[in-house]
Amino acid sequence: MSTLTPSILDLANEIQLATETIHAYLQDNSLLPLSFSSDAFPFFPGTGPRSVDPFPKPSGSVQNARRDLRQACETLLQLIMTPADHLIWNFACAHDSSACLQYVYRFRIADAVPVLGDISYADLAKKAGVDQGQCTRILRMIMTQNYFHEAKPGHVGHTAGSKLLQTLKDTVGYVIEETFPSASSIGGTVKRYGASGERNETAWNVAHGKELPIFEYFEQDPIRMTRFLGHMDNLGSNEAYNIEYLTRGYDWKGLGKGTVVDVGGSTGHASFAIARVAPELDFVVQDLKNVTEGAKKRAEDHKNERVVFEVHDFLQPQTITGASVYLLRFICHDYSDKIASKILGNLIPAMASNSKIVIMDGIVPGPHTVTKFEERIMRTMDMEMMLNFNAVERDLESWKALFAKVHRRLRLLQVVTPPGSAQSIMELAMEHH
Ligand SMILES: C[S@@+](CC[C@H](N)C(=O)[O-])C[C@H]1O[C@@H](n2cnc3c(N)ncnc32)[C@H](O)[C@@H]1O
Repeated sequence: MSTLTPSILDLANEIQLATETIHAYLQDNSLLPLSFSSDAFPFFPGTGPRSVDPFPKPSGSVQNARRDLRQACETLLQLIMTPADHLIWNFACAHDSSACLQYVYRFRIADAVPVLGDISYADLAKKAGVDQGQCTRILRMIMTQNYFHEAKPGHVGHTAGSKLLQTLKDTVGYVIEETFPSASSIGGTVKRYGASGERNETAWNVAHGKELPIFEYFEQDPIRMTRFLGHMDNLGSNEAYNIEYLTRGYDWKGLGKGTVVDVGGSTGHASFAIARVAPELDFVVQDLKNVTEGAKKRAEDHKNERVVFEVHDFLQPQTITGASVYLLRFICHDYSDKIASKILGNLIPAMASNSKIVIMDGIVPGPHTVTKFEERIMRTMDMEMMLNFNAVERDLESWKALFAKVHRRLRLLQVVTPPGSAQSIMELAMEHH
């Protein structure tokens, strides 16, 4: 049970103990200190994407210390700020950071700052084609959160965080150019449409003045679609949404020979990752036409003959029958129950007696079962779903209610939530008499 009056001394002690655990872990493993420096590793050692993280995975106790430390620091900070200051400066004015981020993204400021060394505000403004005074003010604002730093008076250099604005450009761009306008339209959208579950009555539709649902619109706008695909790839490298939770959290190898249909599989990054751990499986990645064409081009770099791409609209009946698994990662959460049940229902006639549906999506935890910090990651995703898709992150009861709507013989066989993962794996099959 959470208390509304935590002891600041208890919090400080918790912070001290957890910090010692993390410090000992870094020292014992001869790891560099955590740092904002531009050459610092931007992930906690051992938790970044495999391709860039050579460090051993931290133990459960180190990860628990990190989790508790984040929560305790946040709670202590908020108490010390007082409700009055926190409301005004942190909560009500959160959009100011988003405004700065939009400026930095749109005018490619992170690209114009050298990776090594620094640049004067005057040269930076010239290079980016922006006003020097405005650029300086905006950068000085986000420097208060350790994005960029003033290396010497009047000169800007990167920090580890601002360098990520380049590597995670698609994620920043998607959030700041698609969702940030949607967020500011929620009031008007609800006035106009109420709590609509329709795909084209979202805050995104209102903010961007579009008639089509977001994915159908992206099909016609290759630049915005490519950015979205890049965002999904990036998310697979994020600590809470790492694709490894999918490859390790389900016995893919145990399926032996068979086909996995990756429904709405985008660039196929989930299929490629599973293919590495399950050598006997073949994969068909299905998506909309232009996404599929883009995905095929991207896949040329890491060709794998066992992964093929196919155009398929998941709002239509599934055409591949008898697959071992129909995988839906990050799909059902994009839709209201009315549409998600149609997508799942389209799979049922294609399933053989041993076919499974594997859904990987968030399951919103019950109150007080995880830290507020962890819960907020899922609720941030829930807001994203509400604003751009009129969709929802479900708790377990809501998932069960959705499955019951799809077919009376559809059974949830198991739910696995790998430690650290913001998503769970749900395995379903049809019960046969
Ligand atoms: C949130 S992304 C998830 C992608 C991927 N499964 C993953 O885990 O990264 C949703 C995907 O569904 C695709 N999609 C949207 N509407 C679709 C439809 N009607 N038929 C097939 N795919 C669709 C989108 O193009 C996008 O690639």
